[in-house]
Amino acid sequence: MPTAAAPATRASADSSPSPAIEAVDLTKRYGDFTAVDGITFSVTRGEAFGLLGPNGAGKSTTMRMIAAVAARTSGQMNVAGLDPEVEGPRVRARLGVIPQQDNLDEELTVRENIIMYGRYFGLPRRYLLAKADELLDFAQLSHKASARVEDLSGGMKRRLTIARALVNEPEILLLDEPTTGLDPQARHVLWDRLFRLKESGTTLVLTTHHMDEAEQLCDRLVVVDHGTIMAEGSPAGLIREHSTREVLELRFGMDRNAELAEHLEKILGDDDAAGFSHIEVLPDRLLVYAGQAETALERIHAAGLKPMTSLVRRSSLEDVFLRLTGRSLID
Ligand SMILES: Nc1ncnc2c1ncn2[C@@H]1O[C@H](COP(=O)(O)OP(=O)(O)OP(=O)(O)O)[C@@H](O)[C@H]1O
Repeated sequence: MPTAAAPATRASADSSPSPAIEAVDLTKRYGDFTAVDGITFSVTRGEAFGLLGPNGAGKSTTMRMIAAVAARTSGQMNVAGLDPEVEGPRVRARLGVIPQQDNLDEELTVRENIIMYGRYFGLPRRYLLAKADELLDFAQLSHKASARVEDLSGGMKRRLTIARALVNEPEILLLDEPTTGLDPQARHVLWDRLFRLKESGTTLVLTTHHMDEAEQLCDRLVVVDHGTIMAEGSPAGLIREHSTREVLELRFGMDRNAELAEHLEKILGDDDAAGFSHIEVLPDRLLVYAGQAETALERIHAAGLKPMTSLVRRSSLEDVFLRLTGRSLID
């Protein structure tokens, strides 16, 4: 795989200690409906920051306010030292925006898409010709430079959208659900490119409802639901704080999960060795939260219970979300 260096951004040149983004009590209402309900967060320069939450949580709305394309109803916001509401064009010039849906020009070639986008920023053609080559190399699309966009795979289109968003050397990259809809291999290629950008000092702000994406990419994240922040921390810190080290997934096959959960709580409740915490009842399975899930399984077998299937795994951000909201991230 080519190892093109991340393209230049303005990030590393800026040694200011002020946050990349600061939101205080940020609120957005549509009529009577509150989409973003007084959220407060701060993004440090150079970090990868995530908004993790289910559909409708208010993530895209928050991104639109950061990107100076939606006005806030109340609260304060500062992006790269500027108020997006007052200095929208200056804020937009310092951002790279990757929307949820690719909005590439299907009529143009891959290279022309980058050049045309750069023209919107008033960048000179001579600069753009060289910049497009650099960005195509980074996005692993040099071999597709003259292809039409409609001939690209979904993963390639996503990489082109990111390459295009880098044309103005932004210091902050906003990515709304960057890999939703891509196959696993395409997601990994994209994660690798984003990781390189982060390594080069670009601030990444992304929304996702994929916990694995948040775990892979984010230094820190907020868990959002119904327009509010439920928790904040690093992926590992959130798991430590809100879940056990391990989870035992059990399927018993019949519709007795709630009743079985009570029984299991009695079996495991006083067992220090298993480090039992609690049980979540899902329609198709039980999730037993325990520091030592294998030990918990041994105790369950010893009590004469025989699950149809059992699986021991590490806790994930999905477990954190379930603990905080009682719901799964992907409904
Ligand atoms: N222009 C609008 N007018 C009215 N309601 C809106 C508007 N835009 C968004 N909403 C509502 O605000 C809520 C938050 O939407 P938002 O798109 O920010 O959520 P999200 O977390 O990004 O979810 P998704 O991943 O589905 O985009 C949703 O209930 C949505 O229907």
